[in-house]
Amino acid sequence: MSASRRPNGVSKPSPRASPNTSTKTRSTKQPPTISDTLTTLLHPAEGLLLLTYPSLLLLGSIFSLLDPSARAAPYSASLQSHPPDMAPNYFALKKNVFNIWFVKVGWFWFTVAWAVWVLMGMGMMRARSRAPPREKTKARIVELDDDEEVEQEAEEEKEEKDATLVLTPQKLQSALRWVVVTFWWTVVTQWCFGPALIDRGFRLTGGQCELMQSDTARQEMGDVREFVTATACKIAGGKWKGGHDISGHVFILVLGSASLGLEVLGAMVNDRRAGAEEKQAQLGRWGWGIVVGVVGMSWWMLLMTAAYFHTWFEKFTGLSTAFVGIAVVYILPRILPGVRDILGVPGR
Ligand SMILES: CCCCCCCCCCCCCCCC(=O)SCCNC(=O)CCNC(=O)[C@H](O)C(C)(C)COP(=O)(O)O
Ligand SMILES: Nc1ncnc2c1ncn2[C@@H]1O[C@H](COP(=O)(O)O)[C@@H](OP(=O)(O)O)[C@H]1O
Repeated sequence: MSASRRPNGVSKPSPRASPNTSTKTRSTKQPPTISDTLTTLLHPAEGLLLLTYPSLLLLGSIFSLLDPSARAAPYSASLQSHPPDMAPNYFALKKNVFNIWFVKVGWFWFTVAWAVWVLMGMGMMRARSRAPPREKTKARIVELDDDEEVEQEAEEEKEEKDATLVLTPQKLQSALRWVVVTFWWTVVTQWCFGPALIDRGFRLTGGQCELMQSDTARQEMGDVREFVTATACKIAGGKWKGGHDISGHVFILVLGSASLGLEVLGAMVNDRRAGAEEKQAQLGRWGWGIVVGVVGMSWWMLLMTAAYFHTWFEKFTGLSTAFVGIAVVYILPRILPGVRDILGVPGR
């Protein structure tokens, strides 16, 4: 394996060496192993990010089995939660402020974070990776007088601002990936040429809306004891009962935060152009702040959903449905060149 020296003396694989070289070297002698294939598809850091999701779900579910207050509280399958007056803690309440202001309008937050990242984080990374390496810059600054130093800083600042506004193919492809991911979120949770996939799945598996509370509404409905969407059912005071209800919370939290995470992480680990290793410390502060905030909050809420809401199987189907979207947008382009030409791969 060829290697290049970093300024700090640490050996680093050369841009083309890993992971592809190991696969090529092997392929002349023996077929690539599963691990070779996986590392060609995903950088280990990206794999680790995706592994976080089943781990969080597992952790939350195990916590709820071990936590005495969660075990003591009865669980209502029709509410998909513990009844509010017996909830083991604040996060087990549907009305908790993070659920109302973050998850219930989650796509808004993911979109804002994505837009900030594309405009500020990604733009600045591109500008900085074109700038001279830090060591050289430092050496030059020693020779410059104060005025020149200020001038140079102003120039660098201007370059960063310009990069925010420039429309690059990478930014366009990231926006296109957002469109596809948003399309998947829409058809699964909001509308799919009629009821969303979650609602259709629920109905197909024998679920229906039962009007329990309102006599008037029940009379108005007559013999038709069902509405076609969970929202319409709940608004009418009914209970969405019987079928398999994919966890919408698990779905939206995994899809939104994993795609956002892969955008940023991918740009950090896959970009092998000269000077690119400098960029981790150089991302725009806004880009970083909002992405870390939104992903962090998603992880916390996912843990809470895992601990206090839904059954194991509903959480598993929420995770799988989100991973289908992630696979199409982030894995498929690495396998099919035609798809790669359109959607691109973050950082490549
Ligand atoms: C690079 C991309 C650039 C794109 C354009 C940039 C514009 C930035 C400006 C910001 C505008 C934001 C526009 C976002 C559009 C929206 O999505 S707004 C809608 C917000 N609504 C939601 O997020 C609803 C989320 N909720 C659900 O999906 C469901 O409620 C649920 C959580 C899955 C489950 O619901 P239950 O009732 O609990 O079952
Ligand atoms: N982390 C969380 N915090 C609060 N409520 C949650 C939650 N995860 C799921 N829920 C609630 O559990 C129910 C099922 O969620 P979902 O199917 O979206 O995963 C929803 O109730 P409501 O629809 O009555 O608000 C949702 O608000």
